Amino acid sequence: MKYVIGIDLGTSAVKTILVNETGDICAEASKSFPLFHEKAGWSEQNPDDWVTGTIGALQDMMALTKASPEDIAGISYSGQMHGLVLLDQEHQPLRNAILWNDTRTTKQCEEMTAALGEDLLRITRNRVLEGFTLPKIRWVQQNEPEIFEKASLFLLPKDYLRLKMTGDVHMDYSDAAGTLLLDVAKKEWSSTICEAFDIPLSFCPPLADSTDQTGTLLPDVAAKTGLGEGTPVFAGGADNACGAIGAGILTSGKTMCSIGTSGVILAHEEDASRDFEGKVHFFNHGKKNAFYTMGVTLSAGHSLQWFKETFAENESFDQLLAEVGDIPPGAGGLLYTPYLVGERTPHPDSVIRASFIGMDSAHTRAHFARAVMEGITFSLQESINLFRNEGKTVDTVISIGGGAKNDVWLQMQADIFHAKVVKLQNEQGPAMGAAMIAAAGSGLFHSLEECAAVFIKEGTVFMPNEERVEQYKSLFSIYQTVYDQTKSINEQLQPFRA
Ligand SMILES: Nc1ncnc2c1ncn2[C@@H]1O[C@H](COP(=O)(O)OP(=O)(O)O)[C@@H](O)[C@H]1O
Ligand SMILES: O=C(CO)[C@@H](O)[C@H](O)COP(=O)(O)O
Repeated sequence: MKYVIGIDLGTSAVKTILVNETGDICAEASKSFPLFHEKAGWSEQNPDDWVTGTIGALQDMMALTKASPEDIAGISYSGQMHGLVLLDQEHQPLRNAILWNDTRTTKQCEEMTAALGEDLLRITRNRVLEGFTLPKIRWVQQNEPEIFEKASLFLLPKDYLRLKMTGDVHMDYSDAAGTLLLDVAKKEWSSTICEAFDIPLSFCPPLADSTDQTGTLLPDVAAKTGLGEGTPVFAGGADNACGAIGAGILTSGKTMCSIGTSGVILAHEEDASRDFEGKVHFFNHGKKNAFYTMGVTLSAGHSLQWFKETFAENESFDQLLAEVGDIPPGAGGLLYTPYLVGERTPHPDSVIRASFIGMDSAHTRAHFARAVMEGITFSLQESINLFRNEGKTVDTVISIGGGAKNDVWLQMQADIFHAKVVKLQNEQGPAMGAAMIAAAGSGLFHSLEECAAVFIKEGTVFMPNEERVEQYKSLFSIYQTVYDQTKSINEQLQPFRA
């Protein structure tokens, strides 16, 4: 029996899975790492925490299996997108990584839009947003010039992890698309953008397709993890591209909903020239020469995580959510907007913050928990609305990520999205996508599609309940008014933030 390993470098943790050639998960392990929020809107991680965590998770996982290291055909990666890892000439990090959910770069985004605006949108197919990598590079250029002077290369999170495991420097197209430096349709670094922002082309790593082999496991990493020296390693992809592969979004038709730290609604796109005018993101897929489009809620799972940490620190998610299914749609008139760190789709706004509207003395903690889940799902419905308005059919949604562990939430998704929601037999979408990249890259399968036919196993299906669909339509219209009505209040509150 042959096996592959998928590594998903998430924001809250790294997850590793060992998958056999029939797509069964034979062992898994996970290690979490801290997030640093030194100032309001800042979000950083120590890149070496990712490496230590991954080696620890691989050690734990290999201790759980009798699979022999020689039978592991390949390893690949899925990674949190956009995070800036700045390296010196010896490939050592010069500072903490600045992550996708860090919103310190509003000034840089405004300057960049004024300087290149429509050209940037035409080349990168995306609007300039705080979360993307290029504004973070500009921020370091302007605010930490002594650090930038020493920088010779930038990488994204999973590419740094792969570098430390193989010694090889590469970035795959699906992750490179989220930097704002890639000409997405031409699949090359944009010299126009590099020149406009004083970035030498040598600062950008060599590019690869997700299924390309990019080195082998270094001897010391093999020794520490119990894996074989020389195990082939494949480039991998952005977590949302890998989530899409793991959910079988390899042709148009189905839509993916991912609730991890962020929340994503994603659809496949064959046509490189399809123009969404920057209203949703448009990126290269992990499947060769394909694309996907997606809307992003910055604080999806993060909202529920924050709520749990603040009000139910010592309880599990299952304990916290035990009673939410008993509360009817609308959480007794309580509405939540999930703007804890600002928002991306459909309101690109780093200043807006979250709200609970309609608190009543009859409300219990369970009403608040339900309101948080509904608010996150309403925010994702905004992206589904955008897709439907662009002519895309959204009738079947494959739901993945930590949020897909809760059946009440999956039924809520079916009712709010007014679509059939399908749960997979495991919710490890991005890690499974990474394992599938290793399986296709190593030749266990001829293509990702062939691998998907064997690896992807659908589980429970949640059908929309027409009565609740109607209730949620009314509630969603009310939800949509909250952004405009709280925008100016949040602008006035901004100076008081820590
Ligand atoms: N049992 C559960 N029920 C509902 N939601 C959950 C559960 N477990 C985790 N989650 C949600 O999933 C999120 C983590 O999802 P995950 O896909 O692991 O994130 P990431 O890839 O960003 O690290 C948590 O923040 C939480 O909101
Ligand atoms: O910024 C984005 C997508 O543009 C995020 O989706 C990150 O890629 C983080 O993903 P999770 O940790 O939530 O999986």
